[in-house]
Amino acid sequence: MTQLTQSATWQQLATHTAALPHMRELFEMNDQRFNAMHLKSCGLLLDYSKNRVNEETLALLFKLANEAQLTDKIAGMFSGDIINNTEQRAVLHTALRSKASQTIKAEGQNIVPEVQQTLAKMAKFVEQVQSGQWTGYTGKAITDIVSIGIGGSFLGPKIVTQALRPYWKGLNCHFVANVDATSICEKLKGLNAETTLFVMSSKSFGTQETLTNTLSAKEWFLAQGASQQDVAQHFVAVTSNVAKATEFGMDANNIFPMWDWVGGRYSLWSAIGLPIALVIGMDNFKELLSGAFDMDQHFQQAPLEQNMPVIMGMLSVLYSNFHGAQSHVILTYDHYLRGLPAYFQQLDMESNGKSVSLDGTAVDYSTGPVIWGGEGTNGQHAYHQLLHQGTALIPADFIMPLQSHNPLGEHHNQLASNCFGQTQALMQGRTYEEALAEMSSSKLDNAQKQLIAKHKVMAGNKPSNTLLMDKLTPQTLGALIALYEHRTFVQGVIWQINSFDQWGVELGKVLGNDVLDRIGAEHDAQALDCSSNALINLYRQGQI
Ligand SMILES: O=P(O)(O)OC[C@H]1O[C@](O)(CO)[C@@H](O)[C@@H]1O
Repeated sequence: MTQLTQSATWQQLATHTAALPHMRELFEMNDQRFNAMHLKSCGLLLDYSKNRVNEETLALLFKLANEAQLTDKIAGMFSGDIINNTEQRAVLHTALRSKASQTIKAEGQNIVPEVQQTLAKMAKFVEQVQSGQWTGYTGKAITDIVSIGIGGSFLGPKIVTQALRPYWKGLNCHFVANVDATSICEKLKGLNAETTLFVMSSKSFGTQETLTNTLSAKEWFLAQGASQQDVAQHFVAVTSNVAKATEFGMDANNIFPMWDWVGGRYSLWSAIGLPIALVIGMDNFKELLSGAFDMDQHFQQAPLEQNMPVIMGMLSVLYSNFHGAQSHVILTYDHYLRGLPAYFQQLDMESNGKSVSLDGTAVDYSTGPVIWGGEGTNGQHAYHQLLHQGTALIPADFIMPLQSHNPLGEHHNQLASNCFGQTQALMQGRTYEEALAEMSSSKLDNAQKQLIAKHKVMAGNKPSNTLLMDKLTPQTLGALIALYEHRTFVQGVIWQINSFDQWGVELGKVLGNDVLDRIGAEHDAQALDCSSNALINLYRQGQI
């Protein structure tokens, strides 16, 4: 047993949670439960009353947080401590949305000036492109942006531009990530090379998919009639590896810097967000940063008991470690936010999918859950059955703006009623007696009614958070994403893991490159396991 699971607080939580009444009772016992268990901050309202907690549970969770020195750890991250211990790096994505007047040091050097310089470079470029001052090789204004990148160099820009569609200023945006040629071929169909700008984003400038896609984009561009000297007007790069980018042929003036103290999955606030700024404009991009800054301030200043990321992070620890929950579902009741679950999936799973603690000791407790989800109300016709009546406990986050960008008749009333109805059904469930009573007018005989009633029982006591905002804007979206970044951080602190490296993705890349060599070899593969040999050789044959 590790020190954490042996701790008195951990043991108290285990005993306490097992004895807690059903949420139905908790609500019946206290009609002020919502008033006691909701928070407003940074344009967001968090209703966490539909959770398996009472005041004692929360007190024990905050005790666990204090024993993990959470407040000091928060301060340490913001002040540039080397908390990514395996890569010996600070974790300072928060500096990307800091104010110009701030001083934030990474390895003894104030990084705020270069952050501001990069924002200024972005703003100038965005203005040139949006105004038509920056033209393609035939003198035409740019109409389409093609962003090439993967992982943290792709998903943030993709999801944010999708979420902020009402704020687009005129440019179209397309995202190429997968090395599957279908991705780039489909995206380039119908584009005009004369008016297309490629933004190649790669922190390392060494990711196979991104390099291959960029080469193919360049070949496409030249095949459309452009020449080599026209490349500079149509290709810009975002990277921390400027040498490799210039070696690749990128014009040094068209390279936007990134830094080692920004993790890929935390990087949309940097020049990785250039596609966002090109599409929604720099003012709106700065609103996005401002929303995240507000959440940073809240996270650093609010007492744990009034701290939104802390409460959400500790509730997730509660379900992972004291209720055996292996996954967590994110349900966005807003079509513009349909991609957000995938973004939070990458953010959380690449951060907390770890099984050794900071000092390399194997953990004896669960860490990062599987994060998944989708848009409401679609999920109600897909996987909510399992949420309501399955054997797995899956805590849920419901996210919904109160006002739609597209008010139309009864639509938003119905969307909201579904959202709130689902959280209510998950919490209260349906008893056998209620199910039987609902069939009182049915023509079925009693035996049938009793059988169906058993199948209609819903255990309830299924926890959910509800996050509301007045409207989905760059500011509220920035605050929402920063909220989940810090929620992820809180869990990592409790689990004593490094949330900021990703060694688990290295082996697949190495073995993949070895397979690539064997696919191109003179002879069939024999040296690997018989399954891998067979798969490679079937591929070489091109038929099963
Ligand atoms: O920005 P790069 O260096 O191309 O890396 C792309 C992605 O690959 C990873 O390194 C591994 O998935 C991510 O952390 C990163 O966001």
